[in-house]
Amino acid sequence: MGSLLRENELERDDAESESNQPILYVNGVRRVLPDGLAHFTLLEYLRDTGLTGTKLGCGEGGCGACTVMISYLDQNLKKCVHLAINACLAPLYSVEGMHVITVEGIGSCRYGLHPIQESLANSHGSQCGFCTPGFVMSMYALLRSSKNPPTEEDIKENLAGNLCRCTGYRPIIDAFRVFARTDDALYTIQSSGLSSSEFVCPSTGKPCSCGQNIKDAVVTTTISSCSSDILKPISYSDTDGAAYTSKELIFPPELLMRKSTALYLTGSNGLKWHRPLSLQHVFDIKTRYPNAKLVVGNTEVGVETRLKNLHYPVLVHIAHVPELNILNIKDEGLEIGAAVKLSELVKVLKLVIDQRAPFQTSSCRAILEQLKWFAGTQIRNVASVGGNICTASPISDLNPLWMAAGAKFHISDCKGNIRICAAEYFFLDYRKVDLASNEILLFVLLPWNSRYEFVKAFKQAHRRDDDIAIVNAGMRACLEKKDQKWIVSDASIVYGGVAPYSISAIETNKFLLGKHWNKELYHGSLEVLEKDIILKDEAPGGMVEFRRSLILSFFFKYFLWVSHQMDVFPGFNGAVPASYLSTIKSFHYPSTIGRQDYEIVRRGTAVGAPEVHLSSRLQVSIA
Ligand SMILES: NC(=O)c1ccc[n+]([C@@H]2O[C@H](COP(=O)([O-])OP(=O)(O)OC[C@H]3O[C@@H](n4cnc5c(N)ncnc54)[C@H](O)[C@@H]3O)[C@@H](O)[C@H]2O)c1
Ligand SMILES: O=c1[nH]c(=O)c2nc[nH]c2[nH]1
Repeated sequence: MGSLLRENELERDDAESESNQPILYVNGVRRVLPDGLAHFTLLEYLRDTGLTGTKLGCGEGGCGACTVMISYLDQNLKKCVHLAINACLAPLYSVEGMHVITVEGIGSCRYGLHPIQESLANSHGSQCGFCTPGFVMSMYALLRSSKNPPTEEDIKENLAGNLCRCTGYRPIIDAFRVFARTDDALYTIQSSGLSSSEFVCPSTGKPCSCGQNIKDAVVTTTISSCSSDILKPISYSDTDGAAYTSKELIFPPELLMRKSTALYLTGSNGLKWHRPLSLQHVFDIKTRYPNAKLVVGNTEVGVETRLKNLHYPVLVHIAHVPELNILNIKDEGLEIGAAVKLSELVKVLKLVIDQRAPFQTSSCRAILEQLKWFAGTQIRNVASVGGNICTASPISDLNPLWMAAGAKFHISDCKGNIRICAAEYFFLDYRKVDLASNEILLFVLLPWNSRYEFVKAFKQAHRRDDDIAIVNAGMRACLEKKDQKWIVSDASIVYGGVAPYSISAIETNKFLLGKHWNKELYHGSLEVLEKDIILKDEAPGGMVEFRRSLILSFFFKYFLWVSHQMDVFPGFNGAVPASYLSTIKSFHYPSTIGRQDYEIVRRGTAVGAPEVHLSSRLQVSIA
C-alpha cells in the first residue's frame, strides 16, 4: 500500500480543471482523490494520510473503533446530513464529494478539546484509549445530527455499535449524559423533596456528596464516582463550539454548490469502480458486465472481500441512484427503494406510524422494533434495504418480516422489464435468491394492514445490542369475527436462524386458518410447529435445544401478544393474565446509574484519589 501523504501536494489552484476531479474534504481540508484506489477503505486512506486516531478493530463493522462522521448534501432531503459510519467498511470512493470528520477534526489538546472530549476525559471515560475516538465520534455525529438534545435512550442506542473492553460503559455514559435531554427540576432541592444538606448529582440525578468541598488535608469520606467540581455539566448549547477555542467544522461551501457526477475509477488487481447516477446507467453497466457486483453500504460485500477473500472485479455503487432511493406512500402500501438506508427507513416508518390509523401500520411497527436491534447505528446509516434482502443471510432480521408481512419485491431486468415476486417466494436456498444476473431489486412494497391484522417481530441473540440473531421471526395473523368467534382468516409465521434461509412454517400457517383464536389453537399450533420447523441435532450453528425452544416460545409470545391486542374488542374471551404481561412488553433501557463508593485518603499525592489520568486528554483527541 503506497503512502498518500503526497496527495495534498498534488492539489492545484486551477479551479476550472479541478471541478470534475473526484474530491473529498477531511476535517475541513480539500483532498483530490487519485485514481487507482478503488480497493482502499476510507480507514486505510485516513490512517495512511497520518490520521491515526481512527482505529482498525474488528474490520467488519462490529466494534466502532473506526467510527468517523460523514456529511453530505442529501439530494432527496435537500439538506446536509451528518452520519456516523464505520470507516473500516466504507470504500474510499463511496465518500467522494463528502466531508469526513475524524476525531482529530473536532478538538485537540493543543487548540482545545471539544466538550464531548472534555467530558469524556474528565469522567474517567478512557483507559487504554483504543475505542475512545470511536465513542467520541458516535456521540459527535449524534449531536450534530439532532435538532434537539438527545434523550439518554438515544445516546445508548447510538453507542450500541461501539465496544469498550476496559473502561466500562458507566463512566462513558456518565460523560455523555450531560448532553442528554433531562428534566432540570430533577436536580433542584425543592422538587426532589431532599433536605437542603443533600446534594443532587447533575450526572446521576441521585443524592451524593460530589459537590461538597473537601478541605482537610487528610479527609476520609465516601463519595460516589460522578461529576465533581472540575466536572461542571456542559450544556447542550455549548456543543456549538462556544466553549472551546476551535471552531466547529462547517460543511464546505464547495460541496453545497458542487454537482455530483457519475464516476469511473479503478483499483488494484484490475478492480473497476462505477458510480452511476441513474437507473439506466446501472442497466448499461450490468449489460456490459453481467457479473458486476452492486454495492450500497458495502457492509456485506466489504466483509466478503476483506475477510473471506472474495474478489469482485467490477463494483457498481448504486447508493446515489434516485430511482432506487424512492420512499412513496401509496394507497396500497409503502414503497421502499432498494438503496434506501436502514436509518432512512426508520425515519419514514416513524412518519407513517404517526400519520396513519394504528391498525394499518402493524407491519411498520414490527419492522421499526426489529431495526432497533439490527446492528449498530454506523451500519444502519449505510446498509440498505435491498442489500439486506439480496444477501439473503439465514439470520437476516428483516427477511422473515418482509415474508410474514406479505411484502412484494419489484424486480427489473436490464431492459427495464419489471416483475413482482412475493417476499415469501424470493429466498430459495443458502444465500440464493430468485434474481437472475441481469436483474436488480428496484423496490419493496410493504402493504398496509387491515383492521384485525397483527404483525410482530422476534429476535434472540447473545446480547441485545449489535449482535446477530440466534433465532428470529416475523409473525402475522389476521382475525375476523364469525358466529361470535374470532377466527384466523390469514396467517404467516416465518423464522430465521433455523435453516439455510428464512423459512415459512407452512404447515402451521395452514393449521391456523379458520381456527378460533383461543388456548386450543395455541396448543395445537405448538404440536404442528414442532414437526413443521425441524432442527436436526447436527444443524449448523449449534445450540439446537435452545433454538428449538425459541421456535416455540416466540409463538407463545405471539399468541399472548395478539390475545392482549384483541382484548379490547367485544366478544373476545382470551384475556391475558396480568402475571403474563411482562412476556410481551417491549424492552426499553432503564436509566444507567452506577454508584461506586470508596474511601479517599488524601496524603498530598494523587495516589488513591480519583484524579483524571494523564493520558486521558490525549486519548480523547489523539492530537
Ligand atoms: N457488517 C455488519 O456488521 C453488518 C451488520 C448488519 C447487517 N449487515 C449486512 O448489511 C447488509 C445490507 O446492506 P449493504 O447495503 O451494506 O449491502 P452490500 O452493499 O454489502 O450488498 C449486499 C448484497 O446485496 C446485493 N445488492 C444490493 N442492492 C441490490 C439490488 N438493488 N439488487 C440486487 N442486489 C443488490 C449486492 O450485490 C450484495 O450481494 C446485509 O446484507 C447484512 O448482511 C452487516
Ligand atoms: O439482518 C441482519 N441483522 C444483523 O444484526 C446482522 N449482523 C450481520 N448481518 C446481519 N444481518
